[in-house]
Amino acid sequence: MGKLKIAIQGVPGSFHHQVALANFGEETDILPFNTFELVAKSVSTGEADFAIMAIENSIAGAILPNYELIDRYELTIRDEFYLPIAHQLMALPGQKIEDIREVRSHPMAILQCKAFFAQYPEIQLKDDVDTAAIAQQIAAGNLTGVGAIASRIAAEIYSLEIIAKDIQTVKSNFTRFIILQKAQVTHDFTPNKASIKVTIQNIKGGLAKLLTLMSENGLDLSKIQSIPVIQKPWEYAFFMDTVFEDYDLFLQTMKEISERFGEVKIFGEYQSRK
Ligand SMILES: O=C(O)C(=O)C[C@]1(C(=O)O)C=C[C@@H](O)C=C1
Repeated sequence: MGKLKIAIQGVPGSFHHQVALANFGEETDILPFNTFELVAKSVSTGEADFAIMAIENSIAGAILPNYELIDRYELTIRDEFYLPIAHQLMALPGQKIEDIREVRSHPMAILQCKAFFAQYPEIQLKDDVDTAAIAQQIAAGNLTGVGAIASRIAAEIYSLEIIAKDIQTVKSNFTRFIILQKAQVTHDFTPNKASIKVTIQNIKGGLAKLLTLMSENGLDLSKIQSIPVIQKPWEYAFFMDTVFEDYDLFLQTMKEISERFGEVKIFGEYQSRK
């Protein structure tokens, strides 16, 4: 059997790459992509066996477009992974913070460091594809005056110097990643967490009643996010993550929700890693 192919957004040294190594070890083929859309597509076409996708961060919040990608490409969530995230400001060796005119990084990384850069209004912040890719570009192009926000590992790989450490707004910062595959997962364990989408018919008090049913059946809601139903302006579907002890009761509740409230799509049943 050949090596597993793991799709990630980013290059070596990116946070996605770190999650790929932690989950699947060193003996895989990493397929790097510039966008989450291409990551999702690669799993749906079978080019990659699995994908790693950031879904939410404890400072910056949800990456909403990624929910839509999982839905549209019909992907299955097989697992989750929480990575502690520490951001470093890095540049060519010898550069000082006064020399930096522009800092580039992944938009989620920039959002996590807003408070730090509020002290340096003269530094321009620019969204780019990936944290580590910028570190790579600075090194390859010998770019002065440009900084990257990326991990300590990226600074080591691309031989950059860290000029400000741990610049995320709060020290304790986590990104939750999900591991995706195309086919349904057959598990050899009993799941205690699920990610679902419910498209609720617009009935009065519908969401309140649905949440009450979940709570009465022991389904603890760990996340809820509304996303627009694009075919029907101003109607919303709800993405929810729920944690439970009784798997059979979870399945029964899903059936009841689909009968009483609207369509239910289960994106994945897995084990909570929190
Ligand atoms: O740019 C990277 O290194 C990534 O892996 C992307 C990403 C993200 O998409 O949120 C991953 C973790 C951090 O929250 C910042 C950026």
